[in-house]
Amino acid sequence: MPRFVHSHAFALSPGQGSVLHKAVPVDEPSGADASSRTERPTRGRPEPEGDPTVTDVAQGKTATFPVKTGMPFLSGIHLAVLLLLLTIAVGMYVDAQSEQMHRQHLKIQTGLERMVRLNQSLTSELATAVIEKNGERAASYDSLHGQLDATMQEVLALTQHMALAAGIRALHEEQRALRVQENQVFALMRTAQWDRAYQTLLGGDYVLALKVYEINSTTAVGTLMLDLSHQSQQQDRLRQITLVLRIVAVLLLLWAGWRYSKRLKAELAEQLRLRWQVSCINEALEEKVRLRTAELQAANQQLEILSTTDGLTGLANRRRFDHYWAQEWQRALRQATPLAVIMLDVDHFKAYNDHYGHPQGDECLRRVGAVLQASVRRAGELAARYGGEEFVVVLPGVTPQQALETAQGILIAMRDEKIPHTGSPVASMVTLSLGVAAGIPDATDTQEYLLKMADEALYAAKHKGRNCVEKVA
Ligand SMILES: Nc1nc2c(ncn2[C@@H]2O[C@H](COP(=O)(O)OP(=O)(O)OP(=O)(O)O)[C@@H](O)[C@H]2O)c(=O)[nH]1
Repeated sequence: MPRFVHSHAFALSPGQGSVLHKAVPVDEPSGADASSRTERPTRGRPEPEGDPTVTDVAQGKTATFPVKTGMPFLSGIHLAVLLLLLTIAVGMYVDAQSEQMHRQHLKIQTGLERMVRLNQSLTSELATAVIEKNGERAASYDSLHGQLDATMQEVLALTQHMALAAGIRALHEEQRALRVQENQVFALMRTAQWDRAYQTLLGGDYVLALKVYEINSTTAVGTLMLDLSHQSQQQDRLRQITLVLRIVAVLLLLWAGWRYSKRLKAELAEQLRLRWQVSCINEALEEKVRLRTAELQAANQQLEILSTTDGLTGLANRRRFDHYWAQEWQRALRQATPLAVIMLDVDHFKAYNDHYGHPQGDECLRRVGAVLQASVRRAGELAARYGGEEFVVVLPGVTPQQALETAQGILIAMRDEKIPHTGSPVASMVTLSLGVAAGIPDATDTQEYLLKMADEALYAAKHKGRNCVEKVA
């Protein structure tokens, strides 16, 4: 069965902010198959970019997950920003051009109007002089003429690259023609030919040329206005285009922002899902560990019981007795309290085995164990199998008399069991011999001292004829 990483705890690699896909098997058989499985992207998903990983903490293995790191909306943002910058630049350029154009048109218009005014002043001054026959009335003619010429040059320079330039040059020519006639009038005035001067100035040619000049000036202003409106229209169109592009850029930005927030939300949801998954896995793992720990503790306890229990009788075994005895001895020594021990042995047990067989002998030992177990009722008392058919009973805190009574109680309880023992020369039933030793441990004694005494008492009981209790004072 393949095992998946989401059945264990995960550790996300640092810097992993992208979407992680489904878990992939990580502990399947090693080799090309396993490695290819960890590297293969999840079906239906795009190829992974980057190399974010998920670590299986329980197994210490790492699996690579397909991750979406491409950001198509970024190009949208770039495009939008580029478009915005472009439209801003174009807008600024158009505004600057428009302002410059208006300024230029204003200058040209002012120049043209000034030309008409100056020309009218010139004619009026000359006409006044001729009508009044007073040449001095045309004193400012030269100055006005100089101003008119300068204004004409200025307008010519301003309209140099415009369609209007031809019209202005034509005006200039007309103005020159007028000057020629005016100069003739001046010459007539100097020789006091006032009538001829009058005829030249107010006769048909000059007046007509003057009228044409004025009409052409007005037409030039009209053309200028037309040109201005034409250019304004072009700039307005450009402005409209930039406005549309700006709207497009803003819409693009909004779209990219929407995509970005959608992506962020998806990533957040994915991260939350992964965290939730990881926490579930951790919980499951912890639960598993808790269960395993409890099982282990139970097994250890069982092991402890088994290692300290005699398998045949269910009493404490020799190992447990040795440990317990050392402990009780030390406690009695420390607290100067009495401690007693009974050593007992089944009488003629070899004969029992020989007569009833070994399995029956085992059963007999089991019943002896049950008798002993029933005899130790107070806290701290312990019955143990000492070895073979020999048993021992530890009685902490009892007087020698109480220990003796307990031993006699065991003797009677065993007799009451009435286990037949036809091969025994002592009685027709199974009997015990018991040796009791009791006292308050002395620091000069070893912990084997009381045991040795009890063993001696047991020997004495055997020697005395068995089926009895002997004690050491
Ligand atoms: N069935 C059985 N017999 C055991 C076990 N352990 C020791 N024995 C037997 O117990 C017998 C002890 O015999 P002996 O030491 O001669 O002592 P006894 O026959 O009881 O004689 P006394 O102790 O002098 O009364 C031996 O035959 C052992 O084989 C056991 O676990 N099961």
